[in-house]
Amino acid sequence: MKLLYYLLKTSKRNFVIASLSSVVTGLCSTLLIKTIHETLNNGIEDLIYFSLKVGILLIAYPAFAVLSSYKLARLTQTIIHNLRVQLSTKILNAEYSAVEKNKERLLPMLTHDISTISTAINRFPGIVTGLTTVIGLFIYMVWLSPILFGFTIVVFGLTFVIVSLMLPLLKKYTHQARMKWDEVFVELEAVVKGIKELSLNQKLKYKFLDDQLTDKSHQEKDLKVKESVVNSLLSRMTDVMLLFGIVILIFGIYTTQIVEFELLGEFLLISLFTVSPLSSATGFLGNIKAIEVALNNIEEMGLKLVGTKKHIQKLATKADEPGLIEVKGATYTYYNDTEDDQFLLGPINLKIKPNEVTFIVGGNGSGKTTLSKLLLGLYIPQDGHIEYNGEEITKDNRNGYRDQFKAIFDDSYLFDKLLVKSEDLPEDYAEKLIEAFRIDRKVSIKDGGFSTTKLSQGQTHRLRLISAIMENANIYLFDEWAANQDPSFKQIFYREIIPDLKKRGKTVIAITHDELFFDCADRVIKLRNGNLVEYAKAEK
Ligand SMILES: Nc1ncnc2c1ncn2[C@@H]1O[C@H](COP(=O)(O)OP(=O)(O)OP(=O)(O)O)[C@@H](O)[C@H]1O
Repeated sequence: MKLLYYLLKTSKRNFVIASLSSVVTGLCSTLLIKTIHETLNNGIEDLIYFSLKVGILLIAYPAFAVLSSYKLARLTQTIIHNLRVQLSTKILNAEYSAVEKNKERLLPMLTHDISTISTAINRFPGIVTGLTTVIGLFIYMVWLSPILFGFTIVVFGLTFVIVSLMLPLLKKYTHQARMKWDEVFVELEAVVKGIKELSLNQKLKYKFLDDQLTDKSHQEKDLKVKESVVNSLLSRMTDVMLLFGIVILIFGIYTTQIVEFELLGEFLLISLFTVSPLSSATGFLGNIKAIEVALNNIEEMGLKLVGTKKHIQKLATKADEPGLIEVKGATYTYYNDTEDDQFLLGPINLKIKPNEVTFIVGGNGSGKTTLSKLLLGLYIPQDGHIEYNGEEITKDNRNGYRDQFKAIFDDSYLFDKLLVKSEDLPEDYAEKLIEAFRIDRKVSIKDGGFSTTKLSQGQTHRLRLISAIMENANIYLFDEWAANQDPSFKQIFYREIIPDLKKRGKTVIAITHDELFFDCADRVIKLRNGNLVEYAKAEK
């Protein structure tokens, strides 16, 4: 049903044209079969009429078949395209903390589930054409013998009931195999991401391969085999039931003489043409179950596919210069598996004034990054709230609030294009920064982006900073930006970049352990076990 809904929603016009041309294709093939069948029985009475009729049918059949396939292919490929774009939009619009929690499930979903849906939808045009042929043949079969057709329908009805009874089993295996795939995917990712560690230690490598990857992959394989067996049982059920029906029919007619044997022969010949499309359609039910599992998986993550809208939120207050951030009694808890494992940040009460440079310090695990994500609006306070220039941040303006920031974490993604270049910076500003950070022999500005992003970790991090500065923002947040940089680059960061941002009217928030440079801040705030413990003014 969902598939039909997507087909109609995507393009009613294409769907109607495709369906009509499928019906005409089915009619043409039925007429062809009927004509051949009649000619075999009665010979050719009028050669010109016969040639004309067969000629037209032979042209119309492929023409309408191609038209139907073309329209359905356009439709199905549009659905697949929409699915990809809608899903990505949904992920980007979804609640950040929810997406962060399910991060490892996102990639398998974007690849595996979309590919499952694509494979299934790609079979759809063939199924539609096949089924319309069957409808045409059914009409012809009713005309040949209503009694025999009634019997055929009973046989198909029985097949349908048996198939329906088997569908839950298929869905169970499809679902279990899909869930197992998530686990296999995590291990496959570990092969790529952990290649250094695994290559350096043979014991670890073979333990990982045997206990982790092979074990999970075996389980997934077994579930996939079960799924395939049930699936092929479904497909073969139609053939088996039809053959079974033929035996019963021959036996029944032999004993009752309800219709002539000659008519039975004709009828069976025609009904044989329905076996292949019906068996494909039954097999397609398996694909529909796979689509259902894939869509449920997507929706389970809170990413329902309908109603994706691009909507730009704005703050009600003036947003062309930094505003006052006020955190009022905000808390955030990570609800991990065990209670001991939970971490509570806050309640935090904090003011960050416009154009101020604030350093956040504290020990490892004290909650600095969590507080940053709260300040950025990525995490929503579970208690309390944040105000920006007195305007409370809610779901209706949160994206507008987030637009005020540019943030760099150690795992920030570096886009190779400067997406929104600031207009108030001189043309050669980026080049100057590239030179100052000594990556000018590697990178240059090209076509509004960087010529390359294939750099060392330290170089990449410096390029992230350049990119953030070039893309204008009111507030900059740096999470331990200077942690792994050479002293000379630390010096540039603290003594040149931060003062320059301040001079340009920006607000700067930096998480840091570099006590040597605390004098660069207007104030330093300290976190311990998720609470602000010190509100010290930095010494100048
Ligand atoms: N995504 C998460 N899910 C669950 N718990 C988390 C998550 N991120 C952080 N934590 C936990 O929250 C606590 C605070 O982490 P946070 O990263 O905010 O600390 P931090 O002060 O930035 O630490 P560091 O200096 O080591 O970067 C830690 O105990 C950490 O284990």
